[in-house]
Amino acid sequence: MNRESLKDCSRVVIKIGTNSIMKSPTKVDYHKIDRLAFVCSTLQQEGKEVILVSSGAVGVGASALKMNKYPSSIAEQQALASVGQSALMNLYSRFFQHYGQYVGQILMTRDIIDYPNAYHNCKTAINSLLNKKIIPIINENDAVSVDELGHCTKFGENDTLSAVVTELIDADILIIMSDVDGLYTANPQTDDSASLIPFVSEINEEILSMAGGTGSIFSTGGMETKLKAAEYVMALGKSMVITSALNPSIVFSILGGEECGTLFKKLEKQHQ
Ligand SMILES: Nc1ncnc2c1ncn2[C@@H]1O[C@H](COP(=O)(O)OP(=O)(O)O)[C@@H](O)[C@H]1O
Ligand SMILES: N[C@@H](CCC(=O)OP(=O)(O)O)C(=O)O
Repeated sequence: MNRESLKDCSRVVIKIGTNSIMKSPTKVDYHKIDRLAFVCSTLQQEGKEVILVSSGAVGVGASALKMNKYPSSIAEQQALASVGQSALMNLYSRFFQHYGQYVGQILMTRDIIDYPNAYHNCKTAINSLLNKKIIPIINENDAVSVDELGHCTKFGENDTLSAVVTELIDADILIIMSDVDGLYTANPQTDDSASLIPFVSEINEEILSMAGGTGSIFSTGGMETKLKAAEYVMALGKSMVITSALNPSIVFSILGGEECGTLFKKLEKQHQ
């Protein structure tokens, strides 16, 4: 599948998962965060608009509080995420400043989708940052987003949140960076015979059946939520790529039209 059109993407949402922010359940991957800050700053300074959706609040919180398993109570989870989000943003601010780039924090709850004023306000906040050449760093507001009866405030994972953000600000592409090279025919962590799929033009039952569980105790998405995110953005006529976060510079190759990871893009009518 020719990827030349990806060179024209000017507004880019990049989502990075917990497994990529953390080296282990208790160790933050500082080098990865630094590389990501370099890549996003370089793209922004080259004239693209970059929005970063970053998981890791719970993982970084667990590291800060020296916990190696996810607490069971909601109150504990909220405290963990609150400490972790603050520590995560502190890390991002410092690493981005190395590259002369300011960042802003946007914490979202799912109910912004249900309230047009909240949806519009969130959109204007993000666009206001972009107009000032500031990179928005977005996460779910885990400390307060707890689902109550009749009031859905929780996204629960950032794959869906990043797809909603892609629509919210009419981005051209969503790049989901994970601890795998892309979508495989089965979970590569449990099936050595699984092979990478370079291009998907439709999310169907066969594709969905390839998704297994998550890759870490603090992740909440997994491949299934990534495929649902792909379905969401493809329906909007946009592109999505799942790629490895091992070397964040891969984003330059993706936006240069090179075949990296798995590209999800609906085929144009004439090509069908
Ligand atoms: N078909 C598949 N292809 C690739 N990865 C898969 C597949 N099925 C399940 N997985 C799992 O999904 C994980 C990535 O999702 P997740 O654990 O939520 O990571 P992240 O923190 O990046 O969101 C991989 O580590 C892998 O174990
Ligand atoms: N808001 C949560 C997001 C959890 C989440 O979606 O994790 P992942 O599946 O690793 O992207 C956090 O920051 O821990």
